[in-house]
Amino acid sequence: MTQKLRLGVNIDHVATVRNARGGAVPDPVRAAVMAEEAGADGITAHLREDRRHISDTDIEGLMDALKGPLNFEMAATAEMQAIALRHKPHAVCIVPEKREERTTEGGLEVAREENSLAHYIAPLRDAGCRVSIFIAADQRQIEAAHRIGAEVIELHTGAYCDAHAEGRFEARDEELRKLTDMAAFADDLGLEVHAGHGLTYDCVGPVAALPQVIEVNIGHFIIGEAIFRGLGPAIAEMRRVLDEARA
Ligand SMILES: CC(=O)[C@@H](O)[C@H](O)COP(=O)(O)O
Ligand SMILES: NCC(=O)COP(=O)(O)O
Repeated sequence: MTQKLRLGVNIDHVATVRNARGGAVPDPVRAAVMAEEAGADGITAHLREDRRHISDTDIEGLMDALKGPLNFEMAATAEMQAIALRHKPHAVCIVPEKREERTTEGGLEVAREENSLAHYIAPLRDAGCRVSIFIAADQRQIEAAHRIGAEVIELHTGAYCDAHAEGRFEARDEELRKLTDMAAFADDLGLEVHAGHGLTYDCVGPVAALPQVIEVNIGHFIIGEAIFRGLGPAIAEMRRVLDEARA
């Protein structure tokens, strides 16, 4: 039987709205607690180096308020490692970050940085965090993630979602083929496979149907949809779509 798919809700863009005006509202910690109550299996938050959305105080608030796991996304810097080691979240997901990008553009370059990343993640693993690598559907990078001792990979679904949204269906199907092959490849290596970035009700189905994917992390779309439906109903509908794809 296919394992139930976990839904991680990313609350970064509640903070984006708050930061548009400064001040304290809307509060991403409140959104995270509501998301848990609405059935999220975990909460994801990305503390960017430039603090454009989530803040250090948000991470403290999440660690205090959450009943379930926090997946803490961060770049592989000394500053972020120290923050992760202070809070010891359930999971740390290492993501590539460029100051000038609008959103996370690709997967982490692991193959070229294998030695330094192996040393970087060792203390995080020793502290009890599950280490995940946000990665493109690329065999070379997945092999490198396995060699450095990561337990989890999260496949970047952005190119697949963009091609779907733009009606480039051949390109979308090619991206889905890569995700399908690489989810199976990573699973064979013993890596836990997650997926995320840009997923919507419209395009999540084929990714959710991949039996090796055991968690999806979805943020921007759910927070946007919450404007129209409310956060709880937006999450409940995502849960319904995931369950239908998995059935
Ligand atoms: C790594 C990832 O996919 C998310 O954390 C996403 O990056 C958050 O949103 P921004 O990329 O807009 O900061
Ligand atoms: N790691 C992906 C994530 O947390 C959510 O990405 P998005 O749905 O906000 O694009």
